[in-house]
Amino acid sequence: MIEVAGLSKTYGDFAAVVDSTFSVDEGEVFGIVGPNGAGKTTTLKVIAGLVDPTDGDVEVAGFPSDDPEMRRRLGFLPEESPLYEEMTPISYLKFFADLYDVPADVADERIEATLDRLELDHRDRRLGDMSKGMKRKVAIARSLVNDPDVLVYDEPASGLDPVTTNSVLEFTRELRATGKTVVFSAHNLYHVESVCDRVVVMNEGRIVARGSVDGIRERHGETSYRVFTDVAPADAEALSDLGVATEEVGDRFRTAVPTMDAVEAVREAAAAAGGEVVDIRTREPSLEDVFLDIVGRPMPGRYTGDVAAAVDSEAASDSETAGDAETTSDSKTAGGAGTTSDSKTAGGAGTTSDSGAAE
Ligand SMILES: Nc1ncnc2c1ncn2[C@@H]1O[C@H](COP(=O)(O)OP(=O)(O)OP(=O)(O)O)[C@@H](O)[C@H]1O
Repeated sequence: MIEVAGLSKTYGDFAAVVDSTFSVDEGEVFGIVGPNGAGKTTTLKVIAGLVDPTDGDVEVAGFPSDDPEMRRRLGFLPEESPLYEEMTPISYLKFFADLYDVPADVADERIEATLDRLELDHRDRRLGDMSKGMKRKVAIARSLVNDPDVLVYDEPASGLDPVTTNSVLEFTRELRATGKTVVFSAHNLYHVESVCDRVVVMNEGRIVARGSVDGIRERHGETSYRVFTDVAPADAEALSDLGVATEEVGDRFRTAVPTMDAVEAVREAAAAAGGEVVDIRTREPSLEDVFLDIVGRPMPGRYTGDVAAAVDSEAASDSETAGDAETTSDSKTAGGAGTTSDSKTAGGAGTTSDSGAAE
């Protein structure tokens, strides 16, 4: 549905986007993720026909991005949505529907349905008096007045409160369910992870990773293990040579290790101290870890106080660190021990289905 081939955009001497190639399938939600200045907005604006590329080709639904027909089929949500402050949502949306020659009765029905779905209250309020979240919803509704096949959203949920963020992300999922194609940018990885079928990671104008979120995680991230023992492992020096460190967590000791060989070393060290391994948990890399690996710095704007934080704190109730991507449901067996329903254990350690919880 969207073909981007060899796209480059320079401003003077500065290369904002360099030789970018990707395609977005019909009915897909596609994410462009990257730090500030990576070239996400520039890429989206070229797709939407708002910025001319310096080099390369972009096609949307078979039309080049400067073709007026392409614009009829596309809805664009800019990062900042300037709205006409004196208008109400309804008058504003009708105004845009009119620009697209949408018949009035069709426009009325479409606008009401979209605002109902987005749960926008106070529809007779001036836009200038609306909250940021309400304005964002109106801007999203504006992107849909012409019933486009393709939606290009720049940071659709950035800076919104958790409830509104959730509602926008859920809405994006619904757009996919109705057959729309959505490409959106985000610097918050939770937004990407929770919604996108595939992503490209951009850094300094270039695509540095691509694929499904899980695929990127597999290719670029490394699984690590957390070994829980009932005593502090002996020979701390040897363990620290392996690059691992032990922490006391409640009445147990947790040693984070990168390999199964190191797991064995911890097991031996625990035995030498007269104890044993009671649990081993697999820690899958989060997209955040992977991003750090690829780009060499953490995601900017991984702000707390939004859905990400809520999810993290939920995870924290089942693991010791908020923000961890530690998994129990599909964690791998270590040491061939019997497994339990929710987490798998090693070395015959008799752990239960919620093993490792609340350390
Ligand atoms: N009109 C312009 N003139 C000059 N430089 C520009 C222009 N537009 C963008 N740039 C530069 O191009 C680079 C990429 O900008 P872009 O807005 O595409 O990044 P982004 O990934 O969307 O960043 P952010 O997450 O901060 O919005 C930045 O260094 C930006 O300063």
